[in-house]
Amino acid sequence: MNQNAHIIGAATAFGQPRLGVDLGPDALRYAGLTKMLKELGLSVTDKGNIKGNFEVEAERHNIKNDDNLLNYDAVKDFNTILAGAVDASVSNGAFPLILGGDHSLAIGSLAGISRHYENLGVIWYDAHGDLNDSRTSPSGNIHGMPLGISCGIGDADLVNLYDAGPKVKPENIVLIGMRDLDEGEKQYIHDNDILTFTMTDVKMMGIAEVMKQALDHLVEKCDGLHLSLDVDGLDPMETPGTGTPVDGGLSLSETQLAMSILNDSDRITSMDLVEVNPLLDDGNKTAGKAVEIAASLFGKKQL
Ligand SMILES: NC(=[NH2+])NCCC[C@H](N)C(=O)O
Ligand SMILES: [Mn+2]
Ligand SMILES: [Mn+2]
Repeated sequence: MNQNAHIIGAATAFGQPRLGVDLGPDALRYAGLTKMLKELGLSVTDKGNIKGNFEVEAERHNIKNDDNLLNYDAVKDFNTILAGAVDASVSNGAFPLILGGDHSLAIGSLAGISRHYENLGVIWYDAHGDLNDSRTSPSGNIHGMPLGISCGIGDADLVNLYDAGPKVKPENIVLIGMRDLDEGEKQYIHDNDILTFTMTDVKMMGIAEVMKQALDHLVEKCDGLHLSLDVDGLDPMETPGTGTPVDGGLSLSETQLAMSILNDSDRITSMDLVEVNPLLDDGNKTAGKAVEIAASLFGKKQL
């Protein structure tokens, strides 16, 4: 794997109604992210945080547009800036490690990364598919839409953000850990034949077999592989500090195994680590687990 990491703090909470997830990047830093990556031998550059002006943010937070999209203008502006930063890191030969922030940041991270690949593969490790648009969304929260937007569904300005057109093809996506899909998302998965491993699949097959099949699906056809990891993919007993927890999730040890299989593949080229909200957490425990997850991805071994 690329040993030159750029940490990009995406300090946004615009994709959902609860403040605090914008503090996620700093919570991950305080939990020792950089030190851990350096101990693994990586060269790490922390590019600092991209964030909204707080006054503007407080004022703009929780405004819905005519399409029922929450903080629409703020999400668009934020992701345009983020896409530029991520694009620059990839251009400089680095592995962008984007720290969230809520998952709406994947609109910008995928826009910035996809410029560099013909067939970007995406592993979406999450309780949720994040495949809604304004019609199928139960909430209007854009953090439930970034993967759909990246595939070209929903609001045209968000779909065409940074570069015109979709950034990811449905056949290059694998969903892992799914257990809270809305009806419209289920329909989209069926219609587009997206390779999906629900939690039931994970429990039936084991996470090692799931990861093997996920990689088999992607490695030949994809020239880059992005991992978008939402900490609510894990069980809330492991990662309580997150805004939309769903019971019955992956354990830390399953996730460490999944990450070490990805490390062995030597194919991951970028990562989002999202939805850590220290204001909902129990003593920064969730950020600590997230750092362990990143450690396994970057090659930390138990022996
Ligand atoms: N990135 C997340 N945590 N997404 C949660 C989305 C929840 C729900 N499906 C919605 O669209 O509102
Ligand atoms: Mn989620
Ligand atoms: Mn998510």
